[in-house]
Amino acid sequence: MPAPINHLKHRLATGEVTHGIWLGLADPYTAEIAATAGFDWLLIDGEHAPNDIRSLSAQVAVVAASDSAPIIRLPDDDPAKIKQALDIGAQTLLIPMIDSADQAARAARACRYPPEGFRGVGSALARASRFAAIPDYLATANAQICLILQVETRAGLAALDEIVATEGVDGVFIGPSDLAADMGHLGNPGHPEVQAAVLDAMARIRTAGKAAGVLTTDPDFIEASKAAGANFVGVGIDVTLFAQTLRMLGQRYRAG
Ligand SMILES: O=C(O)C(=O)C[C@H](O)[C@@H](O)CO
Repeated sequence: MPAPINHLKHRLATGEVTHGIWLGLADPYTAEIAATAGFDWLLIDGEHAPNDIRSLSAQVAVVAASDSAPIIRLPDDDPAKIKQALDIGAQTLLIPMIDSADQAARAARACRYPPEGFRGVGSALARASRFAAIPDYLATANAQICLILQVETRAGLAALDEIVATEGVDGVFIGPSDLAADMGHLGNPGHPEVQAAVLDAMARIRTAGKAAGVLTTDPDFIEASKAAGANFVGVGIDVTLFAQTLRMLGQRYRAG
């Protein structure tokens, strides 16, 4: 019995366009609600949301039980955090702030057991192997790992072709907010210079045969990104959807 098949990995590899949302509410109950919405994937944010390994684990479990694929975004490329995320059962990771091919290669190796990489072996304790109920997990896990790296600086864009070509990297996501900040347009990911850089990167990533990702809530830029090649498309964030809807309702019925 092998490691679970990572259908999202294989769908992205074919170039299929997939859509998902960011989960920042850091709770399995709201993650379970999001998992009823029918997205291809749900990204559990360990970078900007108040998640820890236990909350990540609980959210991975509820999303994995749905038709949406769970993804964990880690706060950085620390191999120890990669190991923990994989051990709790994530098979698709998003890792932020990748600026070089060396960094990309290290992250790719941190996701795989030897000899392809240096992921620590603890599957006997791990949800990933269903607590050793999957006897062939160690031998089959590497093939089901999907690693998507975030490029979100000018330095990263300068190294994009080498990062994309790195063995073990399944896709590259361009972070519009951080890229805008690095380009001198802090708080303005919709700036024409930023959007042009994102669209150019989408085309370059797809031309290289890898998944190309972006997150934007602008419907026009969603379509422009897909036209440029994006196939890992974040279209919303649970926190902002929740907050904006409540504020709109509150505004409508506020006393006085
Ligand atoms: O830089 C970006 O844009 C991203 O990486 C996505 C943000 O982190 C996300 O939290 C929305 O602001």
